Amino acid sequence: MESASLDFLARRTPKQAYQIPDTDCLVVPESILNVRKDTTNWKTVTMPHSTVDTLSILDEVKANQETLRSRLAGAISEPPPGVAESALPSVPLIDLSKSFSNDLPARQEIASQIREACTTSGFFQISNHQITETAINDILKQAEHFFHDLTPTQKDALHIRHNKLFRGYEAGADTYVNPDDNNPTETEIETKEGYNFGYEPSLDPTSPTATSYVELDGQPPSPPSRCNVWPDPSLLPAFKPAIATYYAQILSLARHLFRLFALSLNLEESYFDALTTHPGGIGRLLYYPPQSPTQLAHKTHKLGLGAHTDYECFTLLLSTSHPGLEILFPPSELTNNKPIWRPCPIRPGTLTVNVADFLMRWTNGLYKSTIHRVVSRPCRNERGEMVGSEARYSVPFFFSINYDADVEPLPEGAVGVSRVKNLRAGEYVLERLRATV
Ligand SMILES: O=C(O)CCC(=O)C(=O)O
Ligand SMILES: [Fe+2]
Repeated sequence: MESASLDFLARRTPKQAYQIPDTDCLVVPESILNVRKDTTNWKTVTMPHSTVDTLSILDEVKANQETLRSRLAGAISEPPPGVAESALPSVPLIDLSKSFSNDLPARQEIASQIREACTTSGFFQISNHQITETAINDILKQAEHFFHDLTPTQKDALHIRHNKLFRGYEAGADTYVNPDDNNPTETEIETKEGYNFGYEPSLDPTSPTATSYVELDGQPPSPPSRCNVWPDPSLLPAFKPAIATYYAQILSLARHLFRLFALSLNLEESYFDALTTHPGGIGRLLYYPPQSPTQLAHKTHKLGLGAHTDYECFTLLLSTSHPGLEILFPPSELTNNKPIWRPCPIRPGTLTVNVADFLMRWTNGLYKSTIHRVVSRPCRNERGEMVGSEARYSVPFFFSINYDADVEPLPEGAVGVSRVKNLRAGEYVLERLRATV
């Protein structure tokens, strides 16, 4: 075995204070990248090419889990004594205004900010994104109605177990986004409740190829178990209209962002356009119930959603202004070489964007898919009394390319020689979803 030349890492933008040696930043499961990390000295070593050629999707999912496990090992939640919070990594804010202009250099400037974020933290927040306040308020209001106004029986009728594509309602113990958490005692069950929906032609009325949409498994959507499941309109009349309005806007923003991602990779701006004509776009309503001081007694935190990376190309996350989302930044000298959980900043009016695994593997690890989780933490009020955590609602939108598209490696000039097997996005995402139950 010899040292792998991770040439794509050499093109990274200059290191910031918190960053660590390049090889330690590698977040692609090593067996996927045809390299394996020696966990004692973090050296990367080449594996024979035959290994990657024969790696099945299931092997890849397994390798992903191993990498998740090793990256979580020894994680800390507080900076070491004497280290200021401000010295630690955070999530950059990118103002998208200029990205909507007709001026290519202005768009390129935003693209380079995106590249900087994607090659370092893998997370950024966006302002002036053109999603309307009405669309945002309405979908968050409908999330509240869904989780509080439907009875357990009405929610159960929409349960994901009736659906082959994980659409519909799920509660804390039904899925574990980190499969290692899927063996909880009663008190460790995740607190989240969710409702999942995906692309359907009626949600993308302006696309000429919307009706060509195929599902995660490559088949056209078909009722009753291979399509979206909507609550009865007589129970929640404004629900589907609010989802449809938000979906149309977020889809358009995701396509716009993909053009900026193309520019950020020094590709033609339209590079991904033909691949996102009827794309995978899974939306989720999530509710994390408040936790009382008693529920949080003696706990540093209660898990809302386990530590994970997302599966698709990138995620656009809307949430209420309640804390909970935490991001795992890689080890650095400042953290005594331990990975550290940092809260995602609360910046009202912004959306949070993070690179997900499919784009990470497609870019040969250049763009980082970063581990994150949602937790409820006890806190003190201004009188110093322990109070519980408030409820949090969020709406992630997981954006993929067309599930029927044959995925070619990205140009070598952009990301180096591809070291991953070509997979269709749908088959990859479906296998990741299957691992959560
Ligand atoms: O609820 C959140 O803030 C994050 C949700 C998330 O990470 C996910 O659903 O993948
Ligand atoms: Fe996530």
